[in-house]
Amino acid sequence: MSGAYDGVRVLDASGAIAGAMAAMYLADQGADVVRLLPPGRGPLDGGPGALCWDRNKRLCALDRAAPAGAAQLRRLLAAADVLVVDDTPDELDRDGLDPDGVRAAHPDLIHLWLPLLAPAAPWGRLPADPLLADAVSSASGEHGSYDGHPLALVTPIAAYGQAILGATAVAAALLGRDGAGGGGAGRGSAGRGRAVLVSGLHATAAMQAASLTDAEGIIRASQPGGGGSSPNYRLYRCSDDRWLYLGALTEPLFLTALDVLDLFEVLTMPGVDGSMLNMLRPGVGAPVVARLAARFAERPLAHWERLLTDAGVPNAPAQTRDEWWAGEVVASNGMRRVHVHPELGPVEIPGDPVRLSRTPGTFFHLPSTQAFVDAAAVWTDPRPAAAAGEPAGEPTGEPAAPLAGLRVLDLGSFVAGPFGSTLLADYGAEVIKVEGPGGDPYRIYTVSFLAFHKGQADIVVDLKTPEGRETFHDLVRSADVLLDNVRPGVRERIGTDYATLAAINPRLVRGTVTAWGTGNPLSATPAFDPLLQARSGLITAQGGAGAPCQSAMLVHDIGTGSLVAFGILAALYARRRDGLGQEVVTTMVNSSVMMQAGEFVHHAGRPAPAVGGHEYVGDTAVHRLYPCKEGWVAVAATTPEHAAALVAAFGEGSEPGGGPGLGGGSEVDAVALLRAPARGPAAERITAALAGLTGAEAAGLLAAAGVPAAPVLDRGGFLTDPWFAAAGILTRIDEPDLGPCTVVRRYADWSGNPVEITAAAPPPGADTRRILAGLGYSDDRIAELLAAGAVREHAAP
Ligand SMILES: CC(C)(COP(=O)(O)OP(=O)(O)OC[C@H]1O[C@@H](n2cnc3c(N)ncnc32)[C@H](O)[C@@H]1OP(=O)(O)O)[C@@H](O)C(=O)NCCC(=O)NCCSC(=O)C(=O)O
Repeated sequence: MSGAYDGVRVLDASGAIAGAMAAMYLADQGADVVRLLPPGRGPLDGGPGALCWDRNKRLCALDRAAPAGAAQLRRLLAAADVLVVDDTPDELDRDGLDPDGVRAAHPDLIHLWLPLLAPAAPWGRLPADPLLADAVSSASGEHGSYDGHPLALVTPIAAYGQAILGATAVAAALLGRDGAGGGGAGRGSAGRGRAVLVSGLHATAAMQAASLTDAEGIIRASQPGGGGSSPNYRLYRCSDDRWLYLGALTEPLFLTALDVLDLFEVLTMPGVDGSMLNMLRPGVGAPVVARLAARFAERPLAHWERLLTDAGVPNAPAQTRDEWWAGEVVASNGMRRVHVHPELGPVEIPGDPVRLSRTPGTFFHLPSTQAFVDAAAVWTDPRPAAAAGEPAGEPTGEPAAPLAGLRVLDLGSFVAGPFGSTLLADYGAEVIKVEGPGGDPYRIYTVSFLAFHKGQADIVVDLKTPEGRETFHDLVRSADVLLDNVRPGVRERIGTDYATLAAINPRLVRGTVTAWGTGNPLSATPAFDPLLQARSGLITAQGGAGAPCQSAMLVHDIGTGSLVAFGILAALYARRRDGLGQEVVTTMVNSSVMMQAGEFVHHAGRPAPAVGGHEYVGDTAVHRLYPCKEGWVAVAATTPEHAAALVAAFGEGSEPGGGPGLGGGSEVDAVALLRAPARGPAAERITAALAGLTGAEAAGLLAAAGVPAAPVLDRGGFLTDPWFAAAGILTRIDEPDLGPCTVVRRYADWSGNPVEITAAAPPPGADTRRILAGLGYSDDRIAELLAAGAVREHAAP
């Protein structure tokens, strides 16, 4: 068995990054992926990143608009297990690839649709331009710049996030269709094909799930700022002008950092009152930041890096992408692969980010002219028994949730592991959070904790006691999956390493997340998301020649959690064949490479990836963010028609905003505008023309004139935007302590029976008794375990 998805056929009819990369994840795990390209399009016409996301695929030239091509497409659809598309709704309708139409003709097919913008929103028919998606999703508005205005993102993070979420949803849908492979209670479902929608807005909502969770009275950092939100968790400039990210996310870590900095006195500053969380209150954090900034400015980066690291405080230098790529951490994780391309010579591309111990999926080739095959010759042979294993059963009305019947144990903390369980719960699995007596330290961030644990069950088991461990082993026997993101060494200490667990339950799939992987100097050090942003070059690329700019999105936590969820689902699919589980390993390093996958492709002559500036608003005068009298607007003209429409809207005489117009009327060279710099005379004229409008008015007016445009929403705008409510991106949950909370509803929309999680996050030990009773433990036995402190339960108030 070489790959988990051996024999699974994927038709990749995508046009942009997200679809191609979702299919890549399946190809990496052995799926037979056929990528359709319009005739005349070369394998690398999609840019250097295609070397990564079209690897391990066969390429087919196919003209969907021509009768012969359309007939061939229909034949391929009938032979495929999965179709991946990422076009706009109009384009799908035109080509007969809309979910309803395709599913009606091919009820067993999984239709994965990855539009950048959610089709239900008014901007669903806008072009798939990251500038627009980042604007409406609040990614730009919340990406703090140093003077508080929105930033255009230079890395297509939404598309990368969407790709791995999409792959994960397909992986769940395949299990739902083909059965998850018997063994425990109620495995599999009678599900057949599905239509699954994962938009770029699902991805940005995932990466902002913590900040989009909202409850009355919740305090958030008042000024995001380009360097980070609070004194304990932000960038500081050192005396050698290099930047260091201080990642003291918890109070104990912050106290240690203050010790290193000899700055305990900040705890007595006004409003701090000895509590780190108070520094999030308006006006309280800024003077503390100033004190820490002054201290960091006294010594060079290496000095602080050494002291903080020796004291166990997570920290990282802001590096360039090149430094990260060339360093030993990326290499030791197998993420820098060198291949000889038949046309380009040596190329470097990201490696496999998810490693399955038993089914590694070893096949590897790059997209080149040699990867083309004739569409007529594809899938003409009888269907392989891809779905061998448990029979899918006949459809019985609406299919069950894709992962119904699967039990997942999550021993992780913070976000990078738990987001994997968040996804598995979203797809219908039963998730049990297993906490030690100390509990998950992330619980101090109450709303964020809710975001990643809603609807889960909770048991407290002390794995450092013999009875606790014995009880835990019984729990492991009942489970399909276990995952965590603890530090290296912890697993062996508490007996949760794969070798120990596999001896107890050979069917178990174990997901293992670490920060830095093994065998490199960082392996033993703790990590949080922004440290990866700093080391990987993400924030240096965004800041350009200016100060580095942190993303407020949990790019790597969500990336890593999604990667491990995908690997787990692939391993469950492989388990259907022989009933055996395996270990799935991924790292935050792997995620940091995949979340800049295209940027990390290297070959001779490749154009340099985009670089921002710490006040970066876009790349041309007609493709950038503009301030309005209230709010901002994203203008995304990329064709001569768009530019001409912009001139018509704002040319001399029209002046809809009451401003001076572009000037020159018909004399304005629309095509030249497409190349006009983002800051210059043309941009100034557009700024003046928009100055009399609000962001929403400007967006409406431009869109009506035929210029792609959207309002730039901030967090508040996103939370209250009626279209997001209509698109079902958010929902409400009643939390016993916090009251009604707004939360991100789910990370994929499904045809048929979607899971609707309405329960809050559990307190520690909320389900201890129920879970143990389910394992067959008597009341007396449970009482003994409680008395011995081997397990704990939540005392009802
Ligand atoms: C996230 C961490 C910094 C958290 O560090 P810690 O709080 O110190 O936890 P550790 O993982 O190191 O270890 C957990 C400790 O709890 C103990 N432990 C755990 N479970 C149990 C049970 N059930 N019973 C008894 N003891 C237990 C375990 O033995 C360890 O103690 P000892 O035996 O005494 O050692 C680290 O786990 C880490 O770097 N993980 C890898 C990277 C990662 O996932 N980072 C979080 C990203 S999320 C993020 O960035 C964000 O939230 O933002």
